[in-house]
Amino acid sequence: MLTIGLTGGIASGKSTVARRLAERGATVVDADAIARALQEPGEPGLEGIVAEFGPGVLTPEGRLDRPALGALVFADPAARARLNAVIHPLVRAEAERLAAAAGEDAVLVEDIPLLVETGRHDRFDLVLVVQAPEEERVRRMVEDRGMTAGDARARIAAQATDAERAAVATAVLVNDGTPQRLRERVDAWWDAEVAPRRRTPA
Ligand SMILES: CC(C)(COP(=O)(O)OP(=O)(O)OC[C@H]1O[C@@H](n2cnc3c(N)ncnc32)[C@H](O)[C@@H]1O)[C@@H](O)C(=O)NCCC(=O)NCCS
Ligand SMILES: Nc1ncnc2c1ncn2[C@@H]1O[C@H](COP(=O)(O)OP(=O)(O)OP(=O)(O)O)[C@@H](O)[C@H]1O
Repeated sequence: MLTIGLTGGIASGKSTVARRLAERGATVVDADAIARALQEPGEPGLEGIVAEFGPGVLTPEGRLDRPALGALVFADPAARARLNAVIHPLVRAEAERLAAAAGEDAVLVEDIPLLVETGRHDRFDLVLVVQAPEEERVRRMVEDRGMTAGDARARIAAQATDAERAAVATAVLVNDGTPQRLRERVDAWWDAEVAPRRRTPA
């Protein structure tokens, strides 16, 4: 198995890269998607969050009130650390389960927004970092996700910097053009770094 840790700041283009890697044949494990699944009613992530933060972070229907919890944790590093302590061990266990199921011949990509922050980059054969201009990322969060510019910047401030991520990267993909251009950069990287390491069929 070849293991690839994929990361980048919020709204940098990680999911776009992950989709292209899947099209090229990778098995993708998405930490954000795992976290969301664990936050469904009855799941251990949501139970842990309610135990830590109280029922005020639930909607009247008993679901996680994501904007409410987001407002809390992106304004307060201590609250964020408490959330991370609840969620990250659960996400890691599920990611390990999915990785183990991928099979020996797999090219396994784990899309982990906080790969560098959690110090997990050492566990991968390759670390692929996506970078996009900060103003472009803020614009996407404001225009596509309805955040205020202040909320968008608070999220960026809650994460490692591009320089910190680049310091542990085996490759950096710069997403400063069209999505098609980004896919071409993914393909060039795959052809140079991944394809030669794959076992060719007998
Ligand atoms: C606080 C929550 C409820 C806000 O939900 P919301 O729907 O607004 O955001 P969403 O989950 O789609 O996350 C969007 C992006 O925010 C960033 N982000 C999320 N959680 C964190 C965090 N704890 N620290 C820094 N950045 C984070 C990531 O770049 C992520 O891709 C949610 O982000 C959450 O539960 N976070 C804890 C889980 C986590 O750490 N996920 C990231 C990696 S596993
Ligand atoms: N080069 C680009 N040009 C225009 N739009 C883009 C480009 N790259 C990505 N996008 C758009 O920007 C948004 C963020 O991209 P994507 O979801 O791939 O980022 P992400 O890093 O996975 O984000 P998050 O950290 O929030 O999960 C998406 O709506 C995507 O379609």
